[in-house]
Amino acid sequence: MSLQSSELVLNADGSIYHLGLLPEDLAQTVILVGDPRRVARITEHFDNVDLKKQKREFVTHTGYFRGKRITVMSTGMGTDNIDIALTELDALVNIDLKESRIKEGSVSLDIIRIGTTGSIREEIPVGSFITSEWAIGFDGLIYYYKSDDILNTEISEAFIKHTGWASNKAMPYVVKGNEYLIDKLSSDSTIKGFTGTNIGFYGPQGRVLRAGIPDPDMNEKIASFNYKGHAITNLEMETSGIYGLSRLLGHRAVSMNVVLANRATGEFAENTKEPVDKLIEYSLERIAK
Ligand SMILES: O=P(O)(O)O[C@H]1O[C@H](CO)[C@@H](O)[C@H]1O
Ligand SMILES: O=c1cc[nH]c(=O)[nH]1
Repeated sequence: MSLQSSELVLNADGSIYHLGLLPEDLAQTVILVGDPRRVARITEHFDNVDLKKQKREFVTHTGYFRGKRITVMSTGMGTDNIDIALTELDALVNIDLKESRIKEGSVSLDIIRIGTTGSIREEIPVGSFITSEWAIGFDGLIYYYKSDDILNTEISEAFIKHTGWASNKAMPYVVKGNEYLIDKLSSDSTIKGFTGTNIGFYGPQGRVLRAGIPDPDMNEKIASFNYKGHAITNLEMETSGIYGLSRLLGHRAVSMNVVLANRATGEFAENTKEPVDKLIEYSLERIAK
């Protein structure tokens, strides 16, 4: 059965709707970043870049780093964009776009996020690299898919109880990254973390400028949660969606984040370029190994 054109949406040149990419534009190793300008900061390290495309916030470069073909793509901010990015990346390898049919067998991508984050622990300072072993999603995206089999409800139920999580917010979900990629990207220079993914940067991460929030102690409650050694380390806006959809679609994913904010001490990196560049260089080295 072929997919209707309202479901699998293609552009006039046959490329996938939001990413604007054709299957041949994509490598099997994909680096995802939030910030569109970070794409060139990664591919400036490449031996060559043979493809550059942009549609909306999705900037894509594909080229070679030490002989390995890699695609680098920006997702913009938030798991709503991750829904689009992951679904369309998967369609590029697992759906025959010309025939609008799901292919037999499936291709697994290696997906590595290189992002920025806020630590909720004093002992994880600005500049630290966190490899997310687990993610807890406060965004609710995964509940729009059949996802019971990939979620760890034991940890999320303990978290909901510990924090007194309000029932008018999306129910937190817990999902693991890919062990092979976590090991590949981890070293003495990284901390293995449990990353909280929020649906915003301000209120959802407990920041108050002018609008008040109902639970000002939430970050302390999140920081004091420890279930059988599972303690949350940092907050950002994409990892749970990447881990959840990668598991559902059969891809391997790891999320690397450099700490720009320390929410426990109230500090923010004076210079954001240097720590991000260091994480880029570190991650490329590990990916190429
Ligand atoms: O630096 P990126 O990859 O965008 O990641 C973090 O930075 C943005 C917020 O400033 C969010 O997207 C968050 O996840
Ligand atoms: O505190 C922070 C820093 C970067 N990105 C986030 O989402 N939060």
